[in-house]
Amino acid sequence: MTLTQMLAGFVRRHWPAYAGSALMLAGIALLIVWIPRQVGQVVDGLVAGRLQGMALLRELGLLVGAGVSIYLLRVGWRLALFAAAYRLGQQLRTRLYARLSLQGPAYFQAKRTGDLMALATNDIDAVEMAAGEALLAAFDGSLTLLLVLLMMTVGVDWRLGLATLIPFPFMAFAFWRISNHVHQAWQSSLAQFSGLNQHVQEGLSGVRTLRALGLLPRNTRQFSELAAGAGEASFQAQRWEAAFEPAVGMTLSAAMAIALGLGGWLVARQELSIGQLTSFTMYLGQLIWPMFAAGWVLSLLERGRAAWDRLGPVLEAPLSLQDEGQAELPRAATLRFEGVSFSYPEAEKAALQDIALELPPGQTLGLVGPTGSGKSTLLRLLLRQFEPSQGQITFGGQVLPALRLAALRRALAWVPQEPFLFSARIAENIALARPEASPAEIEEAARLAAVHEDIQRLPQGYATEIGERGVTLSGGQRQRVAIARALLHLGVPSAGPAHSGGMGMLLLDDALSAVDTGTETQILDHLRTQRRQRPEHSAIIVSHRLSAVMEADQILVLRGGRITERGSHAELLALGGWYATQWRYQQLEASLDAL
Ligand SMILES: Nc1ncnc2c1ncn2[C@@H]1O[C@H](COP(=O)(O)OP(=O)(O)OP(=O)(O)O)[C@@H](O)[C@H]1O
Repeated sequence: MTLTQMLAGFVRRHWPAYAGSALMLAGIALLIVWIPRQVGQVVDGLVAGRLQGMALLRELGLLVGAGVSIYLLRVGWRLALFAAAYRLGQQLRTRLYARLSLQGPAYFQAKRTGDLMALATNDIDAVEMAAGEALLAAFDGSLTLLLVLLMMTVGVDWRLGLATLIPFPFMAFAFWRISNHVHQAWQSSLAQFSGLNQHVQEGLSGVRTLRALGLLPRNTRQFSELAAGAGEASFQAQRWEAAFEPAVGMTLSAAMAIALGLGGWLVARQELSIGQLTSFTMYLGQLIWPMFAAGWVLSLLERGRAAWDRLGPVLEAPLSLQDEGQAELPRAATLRFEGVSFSYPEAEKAALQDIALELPPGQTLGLVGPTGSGKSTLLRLLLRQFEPSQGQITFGGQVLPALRLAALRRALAWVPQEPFLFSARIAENIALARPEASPAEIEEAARLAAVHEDIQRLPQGYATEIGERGVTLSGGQRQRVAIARALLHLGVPSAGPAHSGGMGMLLLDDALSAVDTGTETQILDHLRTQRRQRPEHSAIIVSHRLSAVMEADQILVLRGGRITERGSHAELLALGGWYATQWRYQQLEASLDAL
């Protein structure tokens, strides 16, 4: 969809606001063209000695009345129009946000956050201006131009009118050339602003790392260079916009010269009165606004078009994740991976190959393997963040895309390697998926995640605000708060009616890496006890530390994206492969640590 199509659709939907503004503008234009005619008549009346006393006052009163009406109408159209344009901005921002929320990680992998933020702010502002000021200025300018030209040619003298139009085609050509440059300059300016945004976003999120590595001065220098580049690009655009003004000035000067020369000659031949020439030159002066409006409209539209060229593809991008499934999850369902392979977009090597596994309800699956072997990827496929390239994943016999996405998400409680905490109170962070949870339920979930005592030691306990991304908590505390959140999401503990049944699966992606072995054992014991009470629940535990999976019903060893060993802890030890060797290393390490 082009900017014009989008704006046409918007104007159609909000026609009362646009029609109201257009009517008010038409009123203004009529009054504006009436004023020179009135002034001309007053001048002629004064020259002829016809206008005196009350009659003169009445004529002047009419002029003042027209001025006041113009002022009121201008306020009116601005209010009506800007309200509509802001509505467009709001709608576009909501559409953009909603669209982005529906996209999966595969989409964001190819996008930069700073870019997307710039779209939501700067680019939408530009489109908003095109829908507001630009549209109405275009209407107003054209209407005024038409009426003024009509008054000049029909109302005053057609020969004078036509002669003064001679310089205008040259101006139109100059406008066309300038607006092409304006478009390119705005395109570059918007792109540079995106780069600047990206730098701010990354720099501020990673400020602690940059400071620790002593890179802040370099980073600030880079920012300054980017800011200078963005400033230069905007300046370039303004420079081209400024070229509209001399083009208007030169055209009007040439038209004025023609008007005075030819007009003077006509007056001398007594074919035109002085009052008519006065009106004519006033009309010519009134052409300044439509000319400037044309330049202004062109630059606003070019800026809007440059922004829409960036925004449109994001709004219309196909969803990287289809949400068309209708099936509900059965109360207790077995999870199966059947010959599943997957490669990340543009990756040369497959991240997972020919994965087959079965996890019945009530059971725990341990996933171990060297770093980069595909453990997190397996969970991402289960969460439908990516779709398998081959094979299928089923729950209770239904392939994942056939299941209602919301139902699938409701059943899966995922604790990622680096959990995200929001800048809110701890209690709110735990109850994220169940805001209606009671304080007692929140506390119980925190107890199960072995973080209750840590929270109680904080200044305001559960009401403590944690900084952005949970910066005021330690890594281990953040992990345990995220586990408590996942447990509450699954309706553990004592859940309300909405959570009292149905399948649930806890997915821990190395989520205990930052807690000590004692706390890990405590949490895993709690989880096992809980699962015994909820036989329809299952769990997948990804861990580098093998002690976290030793009690699992089955353990898979992933290496280079393939399952190389599978069995219980005892079976894998007996197998004498990667698992057995790692186990020995880790046991030795633990005994050395204990010394
Ligand atoms: N978003 C991505 N795009 C491209 N390749 C990726 C992406 N995420 C992971 N990979 C690659 O896929 C492979 C498997 O990664 P994955 O994160 O699943 O490993 P892992 O076993 O969980 O590792 P770790 O134990 O270090 O967390 C790795 O080679 C990794 O480089």
